[in-house]
Amino acid sequence: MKHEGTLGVAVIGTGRMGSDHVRRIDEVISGARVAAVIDVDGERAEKAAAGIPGCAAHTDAAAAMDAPGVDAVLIASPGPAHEAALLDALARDLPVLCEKPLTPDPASALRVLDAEVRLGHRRVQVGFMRRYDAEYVQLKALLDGGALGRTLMLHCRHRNVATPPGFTEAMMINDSVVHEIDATRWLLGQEITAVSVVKPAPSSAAPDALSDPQLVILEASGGAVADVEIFVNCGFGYQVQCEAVAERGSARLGDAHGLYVNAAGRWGGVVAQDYVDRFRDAYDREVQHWVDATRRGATEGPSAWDGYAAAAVCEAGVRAQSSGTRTEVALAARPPLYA
Ligand SMILES: NC(=O)c1ccc[n+]([C@@H]2O[C@H](COP(=O)([O-])OP(=O)(O)OC[C@H]3O[C@@H](n4cnc5c(N)ncnc54)[C@H](O)[C@@H]3O)[C@@H](O)[C@H]2O)c1
Ligand SMILES: O[C@H]1[C@H](O)[C@@H](O)[C@H](O)[C@@H](O)[C@H]1O
Repeated sequence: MKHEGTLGVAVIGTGRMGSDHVRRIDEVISGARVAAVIDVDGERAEKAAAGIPGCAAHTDAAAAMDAPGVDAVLIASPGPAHEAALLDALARDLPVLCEKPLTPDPASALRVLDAEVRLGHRRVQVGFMRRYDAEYVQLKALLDGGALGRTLMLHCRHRNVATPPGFTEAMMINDSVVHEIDATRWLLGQEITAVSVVKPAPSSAAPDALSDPQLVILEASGGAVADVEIFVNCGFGYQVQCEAVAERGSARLGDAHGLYVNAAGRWGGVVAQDYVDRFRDAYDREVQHWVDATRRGATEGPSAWDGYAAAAVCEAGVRAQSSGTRTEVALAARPPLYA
């Protein structure tokens, strides 16, 4: 049993990501324990709490935040439920790790930003876990180090095996490309100013309502351009790749598939099948970093501003996707809290 003195975390939403974070905090992370789980589906919450000593199951997030032993909140409910949970946590001055997206649209993201600005200090880290992936961290250090000169372009590929029922074209941007939007802003240290979307003839594996794949082009404030292939029914695996092209060289991540095997007259490796597999280490590092910073009284990592800026780019992206025209991003002024 994890002892008193560790960070008591309430996990909101115990679906795919939430239950994985519950397991992670219980088994992998040091300095934290799962103090409460919350799900609107009470049975799911009970199941997630079972076997974790001292963990209470709730169906109401605000009530759980007021329960003794809850020091911090991890939000893993669907995006449209994030705003209410974030505002409840900020009203209590509780530290939050919020799964992406911060919220699904810029207006609601701004309301969260305003609440944190009124509080006067950062409390929110957004779950853009790629910033904790070992290869992304190396790429960021290489580009920042300047040895390759100015970064000119990013070529990105984001492939999922298949979409769950109800996955819409807008979700290709809001749910999936949102990761490349954050990674592009972070790697380049620039805001994204305009988005265009090009749609090739759809794959025969694409569900009727989805023009899949698509090519999303992101223009950045310093003049760099990122192109993102988003292909959410590629069938063969979960792949995230990124090649940075700079003035004096290029660097590419996402090609490694673990062990390289020679057998039966063939060579090769394994393609991950989902994000839990591909980004397991990144999620571990992300949550450990959040716990460590929180226990020091700090809030670090991707901020509510990063969540808001990504939402603003997503909104432009969804408009570009339906209009077929290049769409400029409308971004509010950046508050000094996020300088
Ligand atoms: N970082 C990543 O790579 C990654 C991967 C997948 C999902 N996500 C994000 O994680 C979040 C959850 O996604 P998921 O795939 O686990 O979803 P999911 O549908 O598997 O689970 C969501 C759970 O939240 C519960 N829920 C719904 N509304 C709620 C509310 N108001 N309060 C409490 N519980 C509520 C549902 O009953 C369900 O159990 C989303 O924001 C999603 O975008 C991130
Ligand atoms: O919600 C998921 C998740 O964010 C994954 O990391 C991404 O690859 C998927 O496309 C998306 O649907």
